[in-house]
Amino acid sequence: MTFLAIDVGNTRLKWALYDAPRPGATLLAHGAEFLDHIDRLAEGRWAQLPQPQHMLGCVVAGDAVRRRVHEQLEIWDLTPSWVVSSAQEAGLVNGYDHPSRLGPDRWVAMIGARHHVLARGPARPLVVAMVGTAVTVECVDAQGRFMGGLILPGHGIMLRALESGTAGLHVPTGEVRRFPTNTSDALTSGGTYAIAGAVERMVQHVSLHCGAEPACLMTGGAGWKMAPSMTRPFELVDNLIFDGLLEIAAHRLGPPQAKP
Ligand SMILES: Nc1ncnc2c1ncn2[C@@H]1O[C@H](COP(=O)(O)OP(=O)(O)O)[C@@H](O)[C@H]1O
Ligand SMILES: CC(C)(COP(=O)(O)O)[C@@H](O)C(=O)NCCC(=O)O
Ligand SMILES: [K+]
Repeated sequence: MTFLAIDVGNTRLKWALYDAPRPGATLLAHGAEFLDHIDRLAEGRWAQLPQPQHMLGCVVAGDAVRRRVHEQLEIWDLTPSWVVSSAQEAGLVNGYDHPSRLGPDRWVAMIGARHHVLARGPARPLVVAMVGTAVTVECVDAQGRFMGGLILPGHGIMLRALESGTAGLHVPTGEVRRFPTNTSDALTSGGTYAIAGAVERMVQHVSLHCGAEPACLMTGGAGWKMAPSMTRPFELVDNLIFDGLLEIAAHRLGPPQAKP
């Protein structure tokens, strides 16, 4: 029972085809496209795939982009299904003031992260940093309750904001340095440490509030750039959103039916 997972962020669409809608399923194919290029998926990479039996996704890029994805999905006999953040799902409780206003990518990544931790040891508090177009930093307590999270600009948005708001900041990407001595390095390091600092603050808040060191997970397209600059070890997980979509699909579909 093949399962197509789709994560549409503000920069790229990521997709993965699995052999079943359950955690631990075998990955059959995957890819990522910038949003400008998604209109060729049906005649490109997706043309070679076997028909998926189920599809579940999350989209934060708006309704116009969602419609463009639906057009590509028309090559298959498939009902597209998109996660809406809810009060609870797959073992997590949503502490947001208005649960449905929480970005579904954040909710799905937390579900993936919680199950990632539970599969490896006892329940403990959790910090999930997702570094994409924007950066989000979530806290889930040991009981599986989403307590709250931060949203801040990602690297690209920070740099574009500085470029457009000043006369003298138009320089190529630099290196991350502790003591930057040129504009490029100063900008790159400033953005990186702004993110690292916000994440560190959340870890401190969680440690104080929960009285236990949280498990720290990082994901998102730019996660690998951040990992070396963190103040403490963060486990870099490629695909927390796909892991979360597999969990949700498995919970919604129930246990596999025995063949008659
Ligand atoms: N190979 C890559 N292609 C595109 N973006 C990349 C790549 N590697 C890192 N990035 C960074 O990741 C960010 C996009 O990450 P992604 O998780 O796709 O974001 P979103 O989910 O918001 O669409 C970009 O801002 C870019 O800085
Ligand atoms: C915070 C986000 C913009 C992150 O988007 P991304 O970086 O993944 O493209 C997205 O999760 C979103 O639009 N959230 C809705 C607001 C909220 O979560 O409170
Ligand atoms: K995302």
